[in-house]
Amino acid sequence: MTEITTVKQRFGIIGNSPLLDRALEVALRVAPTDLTVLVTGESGVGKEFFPQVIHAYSARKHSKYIAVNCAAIPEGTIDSELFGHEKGSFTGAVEARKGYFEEADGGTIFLDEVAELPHPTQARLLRVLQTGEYIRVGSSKVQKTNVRVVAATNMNLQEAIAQGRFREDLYYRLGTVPITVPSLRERPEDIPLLFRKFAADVAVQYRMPAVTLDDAAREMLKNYYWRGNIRQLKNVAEQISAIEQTRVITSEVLAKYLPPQGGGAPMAAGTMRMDDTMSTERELLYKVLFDMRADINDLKRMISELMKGGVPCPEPVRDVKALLPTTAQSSYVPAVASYPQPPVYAESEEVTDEPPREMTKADMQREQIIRALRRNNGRRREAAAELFMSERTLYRKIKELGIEDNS
Ligand SMILES: Nc1ncnc2c1ncn2[C@@H]1O[C@H](COP(=O)(O)OP(=O)(O)OP(=O)(O)O)[C@@H](O)[C@H]1O
Repeated sequence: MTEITTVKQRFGIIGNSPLLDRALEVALRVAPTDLTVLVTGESGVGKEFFPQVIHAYSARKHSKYIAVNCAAIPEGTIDSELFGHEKGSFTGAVEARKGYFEEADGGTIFLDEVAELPHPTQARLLRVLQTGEYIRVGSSKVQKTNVRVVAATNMNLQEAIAQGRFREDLYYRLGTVPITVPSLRERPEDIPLLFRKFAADVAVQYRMPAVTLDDAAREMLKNYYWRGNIRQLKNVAEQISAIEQTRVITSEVLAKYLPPQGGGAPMAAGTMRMDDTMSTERELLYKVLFDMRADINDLKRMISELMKGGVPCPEPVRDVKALLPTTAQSSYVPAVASYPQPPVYAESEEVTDEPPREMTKADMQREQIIRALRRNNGRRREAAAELFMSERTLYRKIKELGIEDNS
């Protein structure tokens, strides 16, 4: 057995494509050194495996491995989280605290979504990479640490540099060894293997037979443009396994779970992406309108029931399609809900065919974010993943769009 096969088995990494093998090979070669590694690749390609492999195959393997999602930490506290702080250095700093660079002394730090680091933190990071020195927030004492850094990003750092959002010197310092993880589109041969693995995982978890694909469905899966990469494929495999009664999946069934690629059927819930093509925005608008109308109709119904002195009792919709604007009806395929119980909408005569003209993209985004947060009980990480955006971007949008977030 080759070393790469062993690594794949140990970490549960599925795939045989030469590009994936090449990336793993670089990780193994560089692991025993102390070189800084920058892992790049689109969102959902499996970048998180690489720092783990590098740590496990390095001399640091018995010391700490700390993974930090830079996008998830608010800008105001990130310096303190990474480099620690002294007592009283800011409101709420009731005690001195070690940062991750101090905690991980002798080990490895994985800085995920490194492009999201604010400028002052980028400067501190550059210093610790160059000299091993850092200063706790509120202190003037220079401290030393011996940490190996592996960073990852799904952003185009060249673009971020050109826009002045990322320091060029830090980019070169971080990317001493670059590793590019291929997108799923670059390794279609791995798609059926991954699907089988995710379907098998669900089957074991819920003690049911695993779903399989017929030939046409397998081809459809391989030819699909996996914008969300393996994360999206996993999501689809899990939805199908959980929702479909039949265990052999045909291309007709599969099609319901694949968001349209340039018009056509509405997107399956939970697999949407913001800022996409016009047609996707239109579908998004329909979906938001559809949800909003259902909410309004529910409210109207409850109010009228209350006024009549009765108990509100929403009736199931007999013809969901009829609630959609006429332009969307021809392409309507019953959407697959990512939540276990699809919502039941009240039927109402108040529903009109015309979408309101004044709804802006910001309104749509606000609605989508609110709904994603609600669906995920306020958990930003899950909501952000569902919306295909980083937690930091979600955080920013929550502020920008004036969304009240009680999470
Ligand atoms: N080769 C693979 N074999 C099995 N599972 C995989 C593979 N690659 C990725 N996954 C799974 O896909 C999901 C997404 O992977 P991961 O979180 O590493 O993506 P990422 O590249 O770090 O994305 P992001 O940039 O959005 O953080 C995880 O659940 C991971 O376990």
